[in-house]
Amino acid sequence: MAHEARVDDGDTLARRNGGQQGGGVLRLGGRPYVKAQRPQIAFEWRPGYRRTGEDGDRQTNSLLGTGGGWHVGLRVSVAPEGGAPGSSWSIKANPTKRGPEGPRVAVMTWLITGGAGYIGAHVARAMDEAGERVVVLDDTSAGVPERLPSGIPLVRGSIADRELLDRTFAEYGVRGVVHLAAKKQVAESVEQPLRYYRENVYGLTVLLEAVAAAGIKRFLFSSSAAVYGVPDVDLITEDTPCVPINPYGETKLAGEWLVRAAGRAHGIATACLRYFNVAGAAEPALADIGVFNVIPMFFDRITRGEAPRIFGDDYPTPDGTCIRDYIHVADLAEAHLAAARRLAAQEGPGDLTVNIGRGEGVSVRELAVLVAEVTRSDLAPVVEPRRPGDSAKAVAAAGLIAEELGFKARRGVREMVESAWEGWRLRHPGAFTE
Ligand SMILES: O=c1ccn([C@@H]2O[C@H](COP(=O)(O)OP(=O)(O)O[C@H]3O[C@H](CO)[C@H](O)[C@H](O)[C@H]3O)[C@@H](O)[C@H]2O)c(=O)[nH]1
Repeated sequence: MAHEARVDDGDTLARRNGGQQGGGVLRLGGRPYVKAQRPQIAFEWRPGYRRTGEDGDRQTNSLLGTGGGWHVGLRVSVAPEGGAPGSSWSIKANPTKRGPEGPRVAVMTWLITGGAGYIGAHVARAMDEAGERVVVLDDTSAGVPERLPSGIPLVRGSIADRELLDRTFAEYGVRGVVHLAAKKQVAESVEQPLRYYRENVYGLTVLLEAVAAAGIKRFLFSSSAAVYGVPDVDLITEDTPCVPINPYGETKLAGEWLVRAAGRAHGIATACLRYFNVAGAAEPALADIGVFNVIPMFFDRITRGEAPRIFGDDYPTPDGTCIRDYIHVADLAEAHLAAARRLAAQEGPGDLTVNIGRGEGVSVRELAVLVAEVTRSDLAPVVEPRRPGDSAKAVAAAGLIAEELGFKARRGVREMVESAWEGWRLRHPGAFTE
């Protein structure tokens, strides 16, 4: 891989910088660093590359403690011969094993757009842990760089920046794209439809143009159950008609059309994954920081000492509250890995569109009981009027994904609530209700 250099003295680097917690990744380029440290490192650039900026030895750098270990940062810019400067590099330094790792030969590199976001970071981590080589593109408008596991390069920028895409594809040797970068709040999409169309649809066209031009043949698209709208069916299959009821869902459906059409025209193997209600965290530091979905909204109320709200209990469901299909984000990430591997193994083009859910419904009231148990809250929920646009029931038929990808979610709703609560407490240290 042209963007990887060899660390000659990784042990020294790690020891000097307290890297005993593991990780020990030297990240070059573009990050703000605050604390002066000066590790002595020797590195060799691969043939065909040149340094365009300061050498690491002369730069200020620091340690950034993250949940996954230590990041050691240097500010260095590099470029392929004849190419534009300013790329982000990552160099592996193994703090526990001595001896140079040497440049690794990757079978395939995946670009994960939006990989610093809540779901994206879980996907990046799952793919990285499974041995896939990944690089993240994220504009960090909602993404948090510290969520990324050690050693995953982060390119900061927009999917609508064609020049950046071309450069990133070339520098990292990208052979497949997992596209998660998008706006995703339903209410906001109603207020700002043009922004949603620009980011989710226009941004995607630019990305697909760059993908086609670079000859990339694998593309995985993050879609949503929002494409279905509010179908009156017991289980939503992939054949249930798509009638989105808000601009967010419209942009996801238009995105699927774009992806499939581009796939057919340019011989790209594509997959569209329609997520149902994503919740939980693989570890507390990776938890969702937004308060836009029911579980964090319940936590928020409880933390303030207010009763959680149930939006409507007069729906045609057994307890009158809405039923949803919640899936643990770590399971969702595994589904991405399975889909990416399926695309990688696939000979030639072809598209796959699948629901990602557990196929089991949980009512809002059942969820409220679980949240009360996990948070040890005795605040009884209050029932408020229905929220416009909510369907009584949205549960995935989960058969196709099992059949196509051999995927089945393993984690239950209690695990989702517990792990989400751990993440919530990390950022709200006062949120103990015991
Ligand atoms: O304080 C709250 C918050 C939510 N709810 C209810 O909880 C259920 C789940 O609500 P969420 O907002 O968590 O999720 P939605 O099912 O409305 O939407 C989610 O799933 C959609 C797919 O259909 C989209 O992907 C969307 O982005 C994503 O937020 C709904 O019945 C909602 O009315 C409450 O009763 N009280």
